Amino acid sequence: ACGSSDGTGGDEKTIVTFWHSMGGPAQVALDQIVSSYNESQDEVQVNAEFQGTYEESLPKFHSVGGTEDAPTIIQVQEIGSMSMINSGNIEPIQRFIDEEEYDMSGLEENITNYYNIDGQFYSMPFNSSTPVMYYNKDAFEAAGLDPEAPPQTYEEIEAAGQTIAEANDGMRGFALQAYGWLFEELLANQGGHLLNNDNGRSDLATEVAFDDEKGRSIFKWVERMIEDETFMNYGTNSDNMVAGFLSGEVAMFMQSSAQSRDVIDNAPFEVGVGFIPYPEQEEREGVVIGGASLWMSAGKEDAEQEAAWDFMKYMATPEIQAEWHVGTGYFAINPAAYDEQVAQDAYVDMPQLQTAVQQLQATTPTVATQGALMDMIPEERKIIETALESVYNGENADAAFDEAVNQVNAAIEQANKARGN
Ligand SMILES: O=P(O)(O)OC[C@H](O)CO
Repeated sequence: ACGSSDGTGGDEKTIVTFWHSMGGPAQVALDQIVSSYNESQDEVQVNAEFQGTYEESLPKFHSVGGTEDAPTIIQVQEIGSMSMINSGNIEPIQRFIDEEEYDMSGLEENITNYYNIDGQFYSMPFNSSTPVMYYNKDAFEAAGLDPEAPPQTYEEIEAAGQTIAEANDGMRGFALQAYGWLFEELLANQGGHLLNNDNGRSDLATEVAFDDEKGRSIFKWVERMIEDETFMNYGTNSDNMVAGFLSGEVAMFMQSSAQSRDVIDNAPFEVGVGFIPYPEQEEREGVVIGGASLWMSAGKEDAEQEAAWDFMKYMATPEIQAEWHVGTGYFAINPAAYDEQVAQDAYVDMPQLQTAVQQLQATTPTVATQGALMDMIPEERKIIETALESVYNGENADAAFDEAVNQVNAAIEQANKARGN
């Protein structure tokens, strides 16, 4: 079979090509896991290939999907799920689950809730994350704030930001990357839906559901912090934001738990990790699963697909998930991993790794926290990002928010029309 063996003769191995988007410490951790899989058996050789960011690799997949150039497995960010299903070029993993009655119930419920679409698993969860709030404990202490009690609400963040700015020369309070994912998470955390029709899960979404006070509150919060000069603007650039936090330019920021090791390992001060905030007039509902899952190409030889499935199962084992969790800050999709010695040992030095897990486990399972499904969500993110950036650059928050709502509605209409709905 073309492309499915290494052609070295003798005991030919089945080759699995695995496209991923893990850079930095996560790439190191991933390469190690792939090597250990390859060494653990003689029949399958997984070749892991970095294909750029999630945003870069998905269009690459679509351009080769269904051809022999398609990888066996591709890692796709959560919001790429509908576009993968609609492509027709994937083999739903439900087929393999059914064939061997593989038990998915051992995996974290919040995670399987996200990936269970109409009772089917199309992809295998692997690297799941949610945002957390990182904060500089030393700066909290210097400002007379309790480093063990990070602010919980927007209002508490504003107040802490003011105290920190006064006590730490030149330091700003809070940074929010203009990143649509963070907006979606802040919305869900106060019980807000992104899209109508139950976040696009009971029926195809026809308009936004965030055009209310919950959605608006995020823009207004940022505007207040800009006005009192406690907000630090890094635009859409996450690397600059992390660098700014590490160099003491800003005391708090929100980002994926996947950044945990990077931040903890590189900070010259004590890093605190807290839950993401909510407005004081709302209740905390929790977070939506982010990160990515593993998709299998349709149309590959049976042996290659079976090999890919074997590798996916390996990736979900408690041992591997424990290693992955402590090496990055991603969740263990298999919660048995948290009891593994490697996780228990890591928590002694880095108790911060446990915050994301606690935040996920404290999440109320609702439509809001199950997250939205629609193939146009990547576009929604871009619209929100442009709108947030305009607020960072001085635009009125209400005006920017209203404009974003209109634009996302237009994009939803367009997407539905293109599909003939
Ligand atoms: O950076 P990650 O892997 O935590 O993913 C964040 C978002 O969920 C991607 O859509």
